[in-house]
Amino acid sequence: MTDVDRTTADPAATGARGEGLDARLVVDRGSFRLDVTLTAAPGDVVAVLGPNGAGKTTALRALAGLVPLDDGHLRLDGATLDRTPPESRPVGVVFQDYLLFPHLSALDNVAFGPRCRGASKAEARAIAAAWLERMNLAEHAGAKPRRLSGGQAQRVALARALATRPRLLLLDEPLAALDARTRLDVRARLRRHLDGFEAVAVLVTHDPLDAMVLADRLVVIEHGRVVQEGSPAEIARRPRTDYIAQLVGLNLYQGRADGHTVRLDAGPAITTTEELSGPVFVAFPPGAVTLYRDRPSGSSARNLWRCEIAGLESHGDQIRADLTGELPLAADLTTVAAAELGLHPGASVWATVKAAQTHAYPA
Ligand SMILES: Nc1ncnc2c1ncn2[C@@H]1O[C@H](COP(=O)(O)OP(=O)(O)OP(=O)(O)O)[C@@H](O)[C@H]1O
Repeated sequence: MTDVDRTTADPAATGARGEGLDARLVVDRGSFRLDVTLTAAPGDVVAVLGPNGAGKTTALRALAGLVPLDDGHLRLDGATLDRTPPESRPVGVVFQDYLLFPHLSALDNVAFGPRCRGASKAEARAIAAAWLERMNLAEHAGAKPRRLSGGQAQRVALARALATRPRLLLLDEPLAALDARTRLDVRARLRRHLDGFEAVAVLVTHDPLDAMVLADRLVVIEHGRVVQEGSPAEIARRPRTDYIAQLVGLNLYQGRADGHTVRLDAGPAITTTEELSGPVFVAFPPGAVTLYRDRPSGSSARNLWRCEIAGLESHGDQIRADLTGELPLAADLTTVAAAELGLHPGASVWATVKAAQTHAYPA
């Protein structure tokens, strides 16, 4: 399942006069090759999402100019940047651990960017003060980074990147360094700042929630390639790889449709409400699965499979059962239901899914 899903991609691309980002990033690193195309119009927030080792950081570093391109191109607002050194690119970067200068105050950290781009000390400090004000950090202007909370340090890093008025803002796992509680608050604030940002923002993350909340468009990469791109809703609804299906919490299968029946490439058939023909995906959430110890007689479900419990784990206030057998699948049930059914690894069960709870779409 490596075909790029271009049919669902937002045709955002670059603006009418070549504004925005237009890049094909090719980087060779021994046995690993990154080859991804990224386009975005000014105002777009694009999240690059992928598993460990997919090439997200390499892509971000290539955009920043920290890794040279072996092939492809990089244009920003019509200007070719392939050979422009990092410090001369109109690009602002917020690194995962913020990389604030420990010996400088928040104000001087933010003033650093404008100063490097030729502003006088007074000008740079005035610009920095205005950014700190915008970020609600005015009272921390004199504080050194070690006195700032994680969320404050993140905003200083964001202010530092924005103070140079970049045409491309890069964010590397922007919330990874924060604890769960701070994350919620910082994620919401960051979303507001990105909403107000008029140029292109690209963020790299392996957290689907960060990607869905912060970005207008997701580009999913696996093994150095784009495997799917589109709006968060589109991707959540129509995942096209096992990694994405897992990310959005769906069971996903590939097969061939003939009317309401989809014969799976590996396994049984699934009855769906959609009427399709040819290669398709079928997806359904683990919550749509009902488990029985004995073969249900009165059930109206057309989809009935004999399975075995491979594993059980807590999943929020639910139990997630991992099933093997006729159809490998994940099923969610309440703790009470799991206890009543006497589920344990190795137990054999019957699994049903109503056709109405499946979703089939062309592959
Ligand atoms: N400096 C390097 N030299 C050689 N190979 C590298 C180098 N940096 C990264 N790689 C390889 O490139 C591939 C992509 O790595 P990259 O760090 O871009 O992935 P990632 O998606 O950011 O992963 P993670 O989420 O784990 O940070 C990996 O196979 C990695 O081993």
